[in-house]
Amino acid sequence: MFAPKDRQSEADRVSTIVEEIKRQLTEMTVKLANAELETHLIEQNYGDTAKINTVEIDDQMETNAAVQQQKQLVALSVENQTILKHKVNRLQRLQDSPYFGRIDIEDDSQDSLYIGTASLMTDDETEFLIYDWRSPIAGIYYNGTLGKIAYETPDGRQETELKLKRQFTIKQDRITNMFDTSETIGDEILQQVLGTDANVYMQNIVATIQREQNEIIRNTNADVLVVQGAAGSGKTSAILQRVAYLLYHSRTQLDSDQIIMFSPNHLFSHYISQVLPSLGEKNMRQVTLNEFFVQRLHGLHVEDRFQRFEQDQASLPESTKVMRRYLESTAVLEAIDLHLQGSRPDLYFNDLMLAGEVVFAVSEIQAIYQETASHLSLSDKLLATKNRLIRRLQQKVRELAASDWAQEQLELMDESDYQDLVIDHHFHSVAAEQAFLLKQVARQRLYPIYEAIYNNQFLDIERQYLQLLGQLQPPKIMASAWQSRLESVKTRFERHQIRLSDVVPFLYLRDQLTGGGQNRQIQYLFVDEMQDYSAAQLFYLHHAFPLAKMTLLGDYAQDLFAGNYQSTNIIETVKQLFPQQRVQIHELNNSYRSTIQITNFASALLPEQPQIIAFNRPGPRPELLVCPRLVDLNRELSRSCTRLLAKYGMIAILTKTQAEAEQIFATLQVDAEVTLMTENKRRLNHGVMIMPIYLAKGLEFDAVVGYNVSEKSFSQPGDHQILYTIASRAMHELILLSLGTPTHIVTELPPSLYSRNGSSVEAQA
Ligand SMILES: Nc1ncnc2c1ncn2[C@@H]1O[C@H](COP(=O)(O)OP(=O)(O)OP(=O)(O)O)[C@@H](O)[C@H]1O
Repeated sequence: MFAPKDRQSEADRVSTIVEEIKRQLTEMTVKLANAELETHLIEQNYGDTAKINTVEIDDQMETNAAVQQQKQLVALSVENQTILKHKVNRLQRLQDSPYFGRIDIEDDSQDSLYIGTASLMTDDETEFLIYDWRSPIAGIYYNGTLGKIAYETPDGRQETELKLKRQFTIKQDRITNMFDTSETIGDEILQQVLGTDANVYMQNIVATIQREQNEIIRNTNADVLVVQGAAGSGKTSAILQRVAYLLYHSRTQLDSDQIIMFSPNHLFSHYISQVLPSLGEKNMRQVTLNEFFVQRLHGLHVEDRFQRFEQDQASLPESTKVMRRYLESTAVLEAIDLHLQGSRPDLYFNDLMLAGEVVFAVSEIQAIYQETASHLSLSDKLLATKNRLIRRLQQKVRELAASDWAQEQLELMDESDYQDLVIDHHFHSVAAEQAFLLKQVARQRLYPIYEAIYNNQFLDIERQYLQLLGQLQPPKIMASAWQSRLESVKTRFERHQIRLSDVVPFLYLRDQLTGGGQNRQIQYLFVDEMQDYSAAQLFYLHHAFPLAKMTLLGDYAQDLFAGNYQSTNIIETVKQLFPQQRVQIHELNNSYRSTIQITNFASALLPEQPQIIAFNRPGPRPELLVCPRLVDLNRELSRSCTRLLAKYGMIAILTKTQAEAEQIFATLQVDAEVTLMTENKRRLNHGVMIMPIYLAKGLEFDAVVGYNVSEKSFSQPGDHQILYTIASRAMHELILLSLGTPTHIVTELPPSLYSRNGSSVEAQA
């Protein structure tokens, strides 16, 4: 309990700080408006200058110089505007809720430091009124227990005494909640935060980061940081705050464009899209694995994980499982390295064609390749071939520029195309301008060939891959089975298709041959739901972003895609994958998303009982509703949804497959907005959302209805994980419907964990 004078002095401080924020905000807003006006005036002036486009060469040169100067002015003015905008945004964010924590430390004197989502200084910049949660000293708020403590600063380790740690909830300049705590961030505020309703956007957790999450957020020395965490343990939250932390600490060397996150699906990308902006940071790049492969395999239709999962539900023969295990392991990548290091493979080339005509024939490319120095490595020989082709192409450009065709094109050129070509150029004579334009015309015509050479399309990589497969002798696979798979890869190539399990070996072979495929700009790579990646895929990501530090997070218990054909210990896999790197492993066992009843039920669904500690937030027991006929099931589904909608804003019906989701969408009758989620939908909605579980990865809803958990649908080895993932999406309530006999995975659970058809299972027993 707080003495009234304590409460009053905290309330007074909030008022004073909010007043100061408002004052600074008014000042900055005026400055920003002035800066915007200035940019507008310069731009207007720039437009006028650019319009003075004359035929006289001297005038034209003068115009160009003026244009350059104006451009620089615009750039400077825009930069100033950006800085001011940033400040205004920061103050706006602080205005509503200036801070959430206070620590009192004592060195020579006693200091009270207040922690918020951004820092605030006095006008003369001599004193911090609020410390950014990412500053070194703020680390104490998350880590320190009362008493002597140490914290890291840029100048080394500092020691101090922590006398007080206080938490606040401040809404619109009023303290609505205030607690003192002696250890890590106490339960009271967390209880409050976790009890709220689901949102279409994930929220930041900076006010209540837990100690073990803080270690992940502030880790700067691991090359590969692996986070294994139970469903709802805050893995995604921790890494998003980690991105904000990294951006803050490497402000001058790291830009959000140098961070890439592999996310499980588009809904998820949208769901997390507001966390970084709410902390004043720009979002990192986001990509799904499928998008990444599609970008790299231009022209081939790539089988995606979702399609494959759907097909696996219908049939997954043993021979397919064995092939996948091999093609998705690093053994296949090692075999490629050996294949390229040993006696050199024959190389196959493609004609380079333009509008139906051969520009470079296979024979010519072959001859160039043969002429390259024999001591060079394969990739260097190909690079030399590529350079030679580009030189020959330049000669072809010159020839084309001198042709009648180019002359004709020039005469037909309209004014705007002409302007596009000459802008930013000045010529000493009309003849020089003419020569320049002819060359541009020829260059544009042959540009597709340049691109094809640049992208190594002269190499017939598909044939190369088939040749590789033909030479591999994978263990535990019969030669005849391997041969027929090779045939099916060939048929797919003819239809411009590639199976998911072939993608990584195919890309890796191409990269190793051409020496390409590596992006050295990216400094940090994040993979969410790492358990859905094969060892070969993770290895390939490291190969594709060789300078990036990796953060891999996931939960082996939520392995949806591979659970039916292999069980791997993802942590061991990662350790073996990156023996040269500093790999650090963190486990998160406290689960925050769901009520204690849902978390305990979900954990019990797993065959190997994991160590999951439920957050103590009570709610109703999960309910199993068994319906004898389909009409009963559908009626029960509508009834359950209606009941849940009376209490909650966002509920989801989760199915195993897309087909089931579509069927429910066609029949569900409720008085609310109902949305069928598909792979291409990008945002969550209020009301009822229907989707297959793989689209709900990483998401959460107030209540979940798991559709048809019958023994018929859930009896395979990987089904434990699917059910666990479904159950753990629910925050407050979980209902499972079954048509006929329910899955043994549920009925074998201790009866105390759920109720069945409205009464407790214990009572029924
Ligand atoms: N320290 C925290 N303070 C407040 N809320 C938290 C905290 N940690 C996690 N949460 C909340 O718990 C829920 C689950 O978090 P998150 O989605 O990050 O977990 P996850 O481990 O990625 O889950 P999953 O693997 O099941 O997708 C979210 O609502 C998140 O806001």
